[in-house]
Amino acid sequence: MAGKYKIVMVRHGESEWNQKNLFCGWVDANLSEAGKSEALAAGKAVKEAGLKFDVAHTSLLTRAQVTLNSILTESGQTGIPIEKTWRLNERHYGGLTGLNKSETAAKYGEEQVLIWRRSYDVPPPPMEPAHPYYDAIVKDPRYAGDPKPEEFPMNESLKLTIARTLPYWNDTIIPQLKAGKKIIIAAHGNSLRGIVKHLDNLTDEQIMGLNLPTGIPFVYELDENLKPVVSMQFLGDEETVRKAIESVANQGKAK
Ligand SMILES: O=C(O)[C@H](O)COP(=O)(O)O
Repeated sequence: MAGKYKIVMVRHGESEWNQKNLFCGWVDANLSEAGKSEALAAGKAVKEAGLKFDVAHTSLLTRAQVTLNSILTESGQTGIPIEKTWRLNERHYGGLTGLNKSETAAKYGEEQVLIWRRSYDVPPPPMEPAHPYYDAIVKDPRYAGDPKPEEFPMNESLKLTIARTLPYWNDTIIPQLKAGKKIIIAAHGNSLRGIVKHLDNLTDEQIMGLNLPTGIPFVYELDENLKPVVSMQFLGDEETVRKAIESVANQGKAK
């Protein structure tokens, strides 16, 4: 049964920091060459699926915006409005930002890294002012005025990420869906995990098992009560999606 509302979501293509297996969060990494190819393939998949949009939403981070632009260009719909918000940014990885995930697993154990990456309410250690990326993030002009100083994250659990993403989902995206707008969201692994947890009503334990692949769009169809009738339908073959998800999960393994 088709849903009343359809929405497309996509995690950005592989970033240069994904490629180096570094905790990235709010650092504004670019797409790697592989990530650029993923973004083009995502656009082709959107075009082949005949998916058209009235409006797009993305984060303030380059990797998501470039992915979105590729998708809209490849699918011949560059003229639609694009709304950008920090509320769709990746989870802030705090003091882990810049560390290699495998090396961190070797140092603190894979279980601890899994908790930091995938648990619901355990945040990474905070980013302190002496952190090499503190000023680049906190003083970035794109954040001038929003988030408010008291909202500006120094580290985020998934719970904290959801707490700043859901208001945007409920107050901006849902009203547009209800007004009949066809929407695409290009964002990040954890801001999207938060939306998925909300939509599919996943438990704190279930969400630990969810990894989202880079650059493969997925579709939700919602009924009139915004309950999914189609959940996370990827625009890609099952084996490709499985392998992509597995590689994200494996980033947290000690080499
Ligand atoms: O911010 C990052 O490091 C990645 O984009 C997401 O990281 P994760 O898959 O380790 O949560």
